[in-house]
Amino acid sequence: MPILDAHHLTKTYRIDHRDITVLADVSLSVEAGEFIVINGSSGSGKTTLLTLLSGLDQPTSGRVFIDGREITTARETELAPLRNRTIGFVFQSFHLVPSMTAVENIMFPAELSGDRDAARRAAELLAQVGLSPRADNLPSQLSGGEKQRVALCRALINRPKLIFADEPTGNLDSENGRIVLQQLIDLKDAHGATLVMVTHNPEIARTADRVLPLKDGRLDD
Ligand SMILES: Nc1ncnc2c1ncn2[C@@H]1O[C@H](COP(=O)(O)OP(=O)(O)OP(=O)(O)O)[C@@H](O)[C@H]1O
Repeated sequence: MPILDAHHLTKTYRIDHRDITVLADVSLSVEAGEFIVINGSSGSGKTTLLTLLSGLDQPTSGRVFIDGREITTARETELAPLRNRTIGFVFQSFHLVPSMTAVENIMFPAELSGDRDAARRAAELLAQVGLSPRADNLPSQLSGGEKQRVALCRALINRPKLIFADEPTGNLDSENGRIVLQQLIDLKDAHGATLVMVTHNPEIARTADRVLPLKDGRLDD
C-alpha cells in the first residue's frame, strides 16, 4: 500500500465570478521510503499541491489517502493528530516560536502528543545536526541555516512516516542549503521516512528517487 495516494486532484479558486484552476486532475502515488521532488516554474501549483497532499487545505475535487486513510473527508479532530504524529513539515521560512529556545521548539510537538522522552530525543536530534551547543539559544540568536536545522529536528521528533518540505533551502545560501538538505536526507533515512519536497533546484532534483514536474497545474507524464 502506498504511504501517499492522490486521485484526480483539482483546485479551483473563484475570483471576481471567474473560476481559476490552479491544479487540474493531478494523481500520484508514493511508496514508503521514497524521496520525491515536485518541481515546476513559479506559479505552476507546487505549493498548492503540497497543501492538499498534507491536508492543510481541501481540494475542490479528488481524494487524498495517507497510510490508507482518506484525509479529504476527515474531520479537523481526526486531522490534528495525523498532522502531529504521522506527518512532519519543513517550510521555506522556519516558523520557529521566537520565545522558545532551540531545544524547546524541537520538544514542542512531542510534548503535545504526551511523549515523556521529549527532552532526551530533542537533545539527540540536536546532536545529530551538530547543534548541541545551541540548545538553549533563542531563534533570534541563530543563523538561517541553524534555524532550518532546528526546524528539521522539530519535524522529525515524532518519527513521522511522511515528511513534506516546501523549498526548505529556499532562504539559505547554497553552502547552507547543501548542509540542510544532506541532514534532511540523513534524518529521513535514519527514520525510514518518506520525503515529498517542493523545489525548483535542479541539483536537489537529481538526488531524488523520482521527480514529478508540474506545468500549469498538471503533472507532465
Ligand atoms: N488563495 C488563492 N487564491 C487565488 N489564487 C491562488 C491562491 N493561492 C494560490 N493561487 C494561485 O495559484 C497558482 C499556483 O500557486 P502556487 O503557490 O501553488 O505556485 P508555486 O508553483 O508554488 O509557485 P512558487 O514557485 O512561486 O512558490 C498561482 O497562479 C497563484 O497565484
